[in-house]
Amino acid sequence: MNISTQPVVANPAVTRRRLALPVGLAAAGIVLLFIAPDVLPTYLVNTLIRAFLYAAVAITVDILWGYTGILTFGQSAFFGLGAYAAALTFTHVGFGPGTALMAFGIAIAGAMLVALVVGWFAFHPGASALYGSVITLVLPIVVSQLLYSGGSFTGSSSGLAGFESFDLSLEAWFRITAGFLLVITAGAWVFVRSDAGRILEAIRDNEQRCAYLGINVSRVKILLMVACGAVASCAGFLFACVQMVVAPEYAGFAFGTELLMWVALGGRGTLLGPVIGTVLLDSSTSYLSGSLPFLWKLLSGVAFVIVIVAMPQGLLPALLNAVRRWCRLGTRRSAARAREGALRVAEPRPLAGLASVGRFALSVEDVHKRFGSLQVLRGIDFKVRPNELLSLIGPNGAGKTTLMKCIADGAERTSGTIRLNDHDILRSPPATCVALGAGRKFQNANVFESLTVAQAMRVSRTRLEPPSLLRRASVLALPDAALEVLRATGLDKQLDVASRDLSHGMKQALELAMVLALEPNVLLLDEPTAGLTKAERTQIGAILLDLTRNYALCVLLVEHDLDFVHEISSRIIVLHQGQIVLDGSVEEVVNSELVREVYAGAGAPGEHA
Ligand SMILES: Nc1ncnc2c1ncn2[C@@H]1O[C@H](COP(=O)(O)OP(=O)(O)OP(=O)(O)O)[C@@H](O)[C@H]1O
Repeated sequence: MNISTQPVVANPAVTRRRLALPVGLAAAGIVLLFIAPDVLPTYLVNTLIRAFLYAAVAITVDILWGYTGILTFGQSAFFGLGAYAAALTFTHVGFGPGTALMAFGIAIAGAMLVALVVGWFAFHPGASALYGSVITLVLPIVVSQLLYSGGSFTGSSSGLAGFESFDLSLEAWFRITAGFLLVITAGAWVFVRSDAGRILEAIRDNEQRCAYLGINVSRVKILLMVACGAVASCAGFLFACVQMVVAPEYAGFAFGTELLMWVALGGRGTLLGPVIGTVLLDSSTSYLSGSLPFLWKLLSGVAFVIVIVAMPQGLLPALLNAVRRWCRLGTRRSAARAREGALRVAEPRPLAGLASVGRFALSVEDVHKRFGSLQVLRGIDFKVRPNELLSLIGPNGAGKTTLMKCIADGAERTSGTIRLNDHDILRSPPATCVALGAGRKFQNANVFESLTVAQAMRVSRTRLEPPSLLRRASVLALPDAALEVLRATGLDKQLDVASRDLSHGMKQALELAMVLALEPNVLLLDEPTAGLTKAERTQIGAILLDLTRNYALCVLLVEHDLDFVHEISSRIIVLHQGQIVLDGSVEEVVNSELVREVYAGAGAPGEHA
């Protein structure tokens, strides 16, 4: 990648390589659809029909778990809902084109509604990751128990069988289910490689960073849950139509766990791994469970443990890595990736959506913060203008980081008012504070470890440039300030490097560039030079001065390095025991006896104020 103001034309070699997989899949699909059902034995065709439908559900598990990090046991419940929507309608209302359409509508709408409710409970703002997993674990248990207790209506433990369905041959069902799996796989493949799909990986890597980049993580997860629920339900509907038998086990917890095992064995976060894993394991189970009923369970359990211990990423990634090493494709691939696109300067869109920009970029009025009985901030009052670099200093535990949190997240403070550009942040979450102009850089470099520099920068632009669900843009538009940080630190030459491979200083710079990509006008920096070398510190200082002077930024800087603070600040606030003890110019603070006493731990501030 290079920096340019002109869009680049896609490299044909790269385009060819990108198309290789979908073209290969399409060819395999054609073989499956038109040849396989005529040449394979009937039993295998029957087994594969079921495996294809299970594989489609496994893809939804992979998207939720492998790509987004949501450990879900609940996809079986949606499969069961779809299957029972068909079985109940055909049993109690009768079969016909109209009722089939109605059953399909019920399957999809019902699953989406359940997913919406479950998704909200699991992922509402404030819900922990564990809470989400527990809810998805409870869902199949509740659904299967409801089916068990449904009496003759649901068929209880025997389920429903013998209802009328579409009069199609086995070959036709094979082609329909294989086509369904291909469409779902291709759709998922396009989505996870798109710019929107990249957000899933960002959420898996670092949910907190996503929220502070203005991404509504809860909404993304709920929407994903709804879409994945609909696909799983569709697979269940087809399953009931083909098999003409349903049972509560198909909606149960055991099936939900089995789906996780297939995804883990195939290789989560790969799409194809779970498909291959599910098809192979489910078909072999059909063959071997009859002849080796107990031994087969034991063998598959042992295989699962071995793969998880020896190849935690699953079989497909392990296999691909071995092939890549053998063919020495790795280096060529990264060279090809390096030519994928370009950076350009974005049209500035400062504070889009805000009615007016006030005289003060930030105003903090009588802010208090308590943790239980511990009073951490007491009546904090100050205002900052654009073009001001205000440093917040004070001994350890003075409340500096807590104050930064209160400015970037409306839910943090106990009382008081905070305004960003004349807008009261009220109790707004971080994503809303970002929209009001705040950009927060954390104390420790808070980046997306598995994303490359370019990918991380693209994710940072999500709020201002909604990403495509289908495509990956070859040109990345960034505001001047972010580009300057990338250039000054040399990150523009490392756009294809994964963040985890960057040095600590580079990670700090990357996080700063990501925050600047939000086009904030209130920049909150918590110890940006922590752990940096002297040279890196000087470089960051120069960048901050430049940002304050040339981009009308209001910078609020928490720092322990007093020399650094003296060099770059336009004003300094000294915090001690949760109170402002001095708010003045650099000279005033440098010459203050009170500040010396505070740092020496001599006397409480109230004694001198
Ligand atoms: N989540 C929390 N629960 C309880 N107490 C907390 C919590 N977070 C911070 N505190 C307490 O609040 C006080 C202020 O902490 P804070 O991190 O804001 O200080 P600081 O000035 O940033 O310190 P440092 O310079 O060491 O980072 C400390 O006494 C800390 O122990």
